[in-house]
Amino acid sequence: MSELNDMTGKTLRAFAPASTGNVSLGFDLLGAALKPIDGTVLGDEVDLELADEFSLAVEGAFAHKLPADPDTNIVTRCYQHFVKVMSEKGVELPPVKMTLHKHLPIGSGLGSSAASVVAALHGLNEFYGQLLGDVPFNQHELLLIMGELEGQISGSVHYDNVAPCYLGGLTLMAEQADTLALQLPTFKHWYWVACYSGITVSTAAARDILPKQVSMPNTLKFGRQLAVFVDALYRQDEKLAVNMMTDVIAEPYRKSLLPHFDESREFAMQNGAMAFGISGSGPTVFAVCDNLEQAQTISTWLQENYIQNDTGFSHVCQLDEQGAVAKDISA
Ligand SMILES: Nc1ncnc2c1ncn2[C@@H]1O[C@H](COP(=O)(O)OP(=O)(O)O)[C@@H](O)[C@H]1O
Ligand SMILES: N[C@@H](CCOP(=O)(O)O)C(=O)O
Repeated sequence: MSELNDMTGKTLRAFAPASTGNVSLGFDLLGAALKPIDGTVLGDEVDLELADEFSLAVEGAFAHKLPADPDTNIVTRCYQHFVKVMSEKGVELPPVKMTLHKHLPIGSGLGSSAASVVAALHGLNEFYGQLLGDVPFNQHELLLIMGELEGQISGSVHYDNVAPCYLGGLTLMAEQADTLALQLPTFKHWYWVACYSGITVSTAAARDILPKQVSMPNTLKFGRQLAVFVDALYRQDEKLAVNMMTDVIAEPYRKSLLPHFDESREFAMQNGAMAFGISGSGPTVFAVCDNLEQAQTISTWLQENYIQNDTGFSHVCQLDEQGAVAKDISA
């Protein structure tokens, strides 16, 4: 231990933002990190400090919605996985006390489990990186681990939440051995209204209701939309890009789980939205606008008409270009 840097009394806080998976046209392949324009913290935070033994405390608005046993929390599994892989490499890491600030609702379509996974693993990598003098895992290696851990919870390995959450911006999954995700150009003036209705939709259940096969016409439309959308982003052709933002894979089946979805789309599209869809597996919905006033009108309407209970919320967001961050918060 003598060659380790002294981390006694240091506390590191990692933040990982909310994310929207699929973006309608890219089921499991496209995702974006979101950040409310009013400064609201929309994401999970994980604090880390050295301790005699590992422990996890859970705080925050949605802490009570998680199972009480910390061993079932994905953050504990992240820690166990991280130290196991390091141990296999011959590096025994000293334990940490972790505190999860659970700000994101569970089963919301805002990448809640992904945000916990990303904040935990990014935090562990940065914390032990400071202790060891260099981060144990590079960005690619860490993203691979994030996908694996997120897959344990959602029923399948999909990177469309963990990749944007970790890297920031709008990401397209390449899933190649050396390139997992690509960061795409964006329209900087777009506003993304994100409204969580307050009900819970389990990602695994929302995946189970999808048909196992996709028809030939829908397969062709899906491929065309994704290819043309990416081209439109590179050429900054906004009209063409928004025309591609429809969902032929999941929305037709999943919208039955979302009360008031059709009326919400109708209101949004009649009031300036360029696109409207389900965020991830729902129940959060999103609307894309190029005008702040219209985005605020849609956000207010959704707040009054889409939200089902007092845990719901609506935010006007822009893309979070930064992704996960970590900072020293030692007293
Ligand atoms: N830190 C965590 N954050 C979110 N969910 C967690 C966490 N730890 C364990 N879980 C469990 O993982 C599951 C996440 O469900 P899922 O529908 O995938 O949520 P989301 O789509 O919001 O990520 C829930 O059963 C929840 O209890
Ligand atoms: N591509 C996934 C995205 C799930 O996102 P979540 O935020 O609902 O976990 C899917 O559509 O199943």
